[in-house]
Amino acid sequence: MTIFQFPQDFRWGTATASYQIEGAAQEGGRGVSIWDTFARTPGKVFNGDNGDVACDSYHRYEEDIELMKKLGINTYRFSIAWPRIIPDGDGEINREGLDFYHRFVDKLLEAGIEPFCTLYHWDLPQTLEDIGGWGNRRTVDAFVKYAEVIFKEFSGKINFWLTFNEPWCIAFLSNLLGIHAPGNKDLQTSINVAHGLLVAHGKAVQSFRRLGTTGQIGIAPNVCWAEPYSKSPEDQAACDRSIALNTDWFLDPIYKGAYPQFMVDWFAEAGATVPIQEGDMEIISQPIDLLGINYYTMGINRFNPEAGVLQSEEVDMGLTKTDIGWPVESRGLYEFMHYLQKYGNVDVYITENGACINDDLENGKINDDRRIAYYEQHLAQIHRIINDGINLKGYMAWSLMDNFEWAEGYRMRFGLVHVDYRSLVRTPKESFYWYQNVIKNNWVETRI
Ligand SMILES: N=NNCCOCCOc1ccc(-c2cn(C[C@@H]3NC[C@@H](O)[C@H]3O)nn2)cc1
Repeated sequence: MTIFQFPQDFRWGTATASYQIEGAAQEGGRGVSIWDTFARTPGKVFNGDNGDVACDSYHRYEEDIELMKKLGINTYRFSIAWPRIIPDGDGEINREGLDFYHRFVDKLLEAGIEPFCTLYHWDLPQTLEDIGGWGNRRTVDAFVKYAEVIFKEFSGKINFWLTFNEPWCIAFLSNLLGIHAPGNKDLQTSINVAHGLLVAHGKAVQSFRRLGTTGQIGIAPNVCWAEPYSKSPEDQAACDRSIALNTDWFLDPIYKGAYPQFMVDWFAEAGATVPIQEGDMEIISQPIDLLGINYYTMGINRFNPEAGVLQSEEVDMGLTKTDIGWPVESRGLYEFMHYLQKYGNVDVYITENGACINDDLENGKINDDRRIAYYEQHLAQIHRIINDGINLKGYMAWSLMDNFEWAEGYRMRFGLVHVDYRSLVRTPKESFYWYQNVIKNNWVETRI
């Protein structure tokens, strides 16, 4: 056994998102989001599941905060639903929505838990998608207006901010692959969305500074770490493209003020260009204070001209997989964090990491040993990363509780707490108690 001690000021937390846990979709003045529309489109979400009720956290947030206190976390990542704040996306402010989040944040602070707020976790007001979504500059300006409302309301209460969760998912999973809302399948559209959200990010950061909002602000890309199946240059290049589309496509504009040229050229070959307007790159590259990194898995990739726009396919190497089919390989997190150093030793928080393990209740317990093993391996890598001098400041497990896993509906369970979706009863899993002990001790005991 090996014991890894974490720094005294290391932040331990969990993460969720509004559409995935809140429910109350037609309550509190909330407007319609693209996920309400997408989930009601036949065939888009497993079993026709939707977020109408979810975990009912809109009504049960005090119970959720009691679970957080029991777990012992000092940081809780959540997202604000834009459709609760400005229901038609760009019009009147809904006071009832603001009041809900004030009650929630006040309860978190009362519990001694630091709110870590994501402004956009995929629930775009449908009215803005109707005018072209992130590809329309009116959506960009509407986002800035929404962000400014939140900054003014919560400055002093919230001190950790993220503009966007997983920009690759917002742009490419949702507008090129069509797997998430709104379900477009067009390369130019996805590049327009990526650029629009980057401009919105930069403008929101400018507003954050101009308003003197308290705290630090950043963005949370999801990682696609890939290593080549062979030593061939084609396989290495296929990996470079996969990694770059999740990371460099967003972080180069933010940290360097320009897109990665090799990817711009790659997309030009496919007939797509980035709709850059005068001044955009200066706006996008506003200095930020932190990065959130969401890591789940890594791939072994090879060149395949038939494998989508990147011509990069993942090879099944027979590794243990979670129940959503993702290989368990914590090494990718270590490799990626060193890759990230090309942007400087920036402050990083792991804002999502976790395993889809669908164990169910047995005699009132959930013995999710595979989830414990996943966390053990990944926290050991976290310790290695910190030991290498990388500024990794905190860790948020995805997720506090089972919730609506997008196109997978409720069949895929990532929670430390089990949710019975009929009764909404929450039951801490064995992994909850394991993580509780890690947090209490501020060290992890691993078998590696
Ligand atoms: N890369 N190319 N893929 C080629 C084909 O992919 C098909 C499927 O793709 C994906 C890729 C990534 C995801 C995903 C899900 N989560 C978990 C959520 N994170 C934010 C939070 O809300 C969690 O629920 N993170 N990532 C889903 C599907």
